[in-house]
Amino acid sequence: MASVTRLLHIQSPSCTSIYPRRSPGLDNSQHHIAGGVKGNFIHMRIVGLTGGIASGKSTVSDLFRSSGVPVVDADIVARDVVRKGTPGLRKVAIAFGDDILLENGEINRSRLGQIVFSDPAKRQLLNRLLAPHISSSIFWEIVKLWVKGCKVILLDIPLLFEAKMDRWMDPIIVVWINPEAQLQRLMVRDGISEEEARTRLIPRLHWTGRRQKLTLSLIILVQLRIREHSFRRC
Ligand SMILES: CC(C)(COP(=O)(O)OP(=O)(O)OC[C@H]1O[C@@H](n2cnc3c(N)ncnc32)[C@H](O)[C@@H]1O)[C@@H](O)C(=O)NCCC(=O)NCCS
Ligand SMILES: Nc1ncnc2c1ncn2[C@@H]1O[C@H](COP(=O)(O)OP(=O)(O)OP(=O)(O)O)[C@@H](O)[C@H]1O
Repeated sequence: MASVTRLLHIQSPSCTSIYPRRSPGLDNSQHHIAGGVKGNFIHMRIVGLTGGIASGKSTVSDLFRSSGVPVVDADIVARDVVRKGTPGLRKVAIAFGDDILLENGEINRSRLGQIVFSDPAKRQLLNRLLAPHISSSIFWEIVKLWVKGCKVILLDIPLLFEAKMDRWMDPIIVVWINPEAQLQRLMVRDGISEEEARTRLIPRLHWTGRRQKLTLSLIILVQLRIREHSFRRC
């Protein structure tokens, strides 16, 4: 999997501290030239990964992870901001009622999913309530990785364009599959009916209008790797 990082022109995806290390024979200015705070900051690349539900984003992010690239997963962040006792969960419970809570006070994801995936207005409401929490958590995750001195990270975020985060990322990888295959994968993975799966195939901002933002070589690479992955699974 070194090919992913090689294609991105990344020499070493691993993280090293940005704080200058004391070593004999180098004064502070030399530490900076040798890769101190400024150099690491400038060279941190954020690769964006997006695509529809069950398109295969996690499969692609695993390829990066296995190359040593740290991954920030927006779905995990989105779960953290509605944990029991968080301001995010309080806002959602006020807006959607206690019906979306389990008996133990945690969020009933499947119930909330049924509500928002079948009603665009409610989905927008949920997005509006959670977006500030999700964005700020993602920001702090990125800062933590920057402090560690990471040269490249991957941000896996389904609503990348909707959240207007594309301007911070280069390159951007869109994972795309044929909608019928996507439907099948979703039904099998989540064990849901075709009717329910269809409600989750939400029309998204049109990728092709943003083609200039995408890196063709990476899309091809990802398709090839996914195909290779499929062969390995057979
Ligand atoms: C509605 C919720 C409770 C359903 O939870 P569930 O565990 O069933 O699904 P999960 O969170 O794993 O999401 C699965 C996939 O659904 C799609 N999806 C999730 N939320 C949205 C949304 N608001 N709009 C469009 N697609 C979405 C994404 O492709 C995501 O990868 C949950 O998705 C949620 O809280 N969504 C709102 C937060 C959000 O915007 N998440 C996306 C991260 S940017
Ligand atoms: N190349 C492939 N061939 C066959 N099945 C695949 C392939 N890639 C992924 N899958 C399967 O498709 C399903 C969806 O993939 P995955 O979970 O990676 O999608 P995702 O985009 O991360 O989903 P979500 O949007 O829900 O987070 C999974 O069951 C996965 O095992």
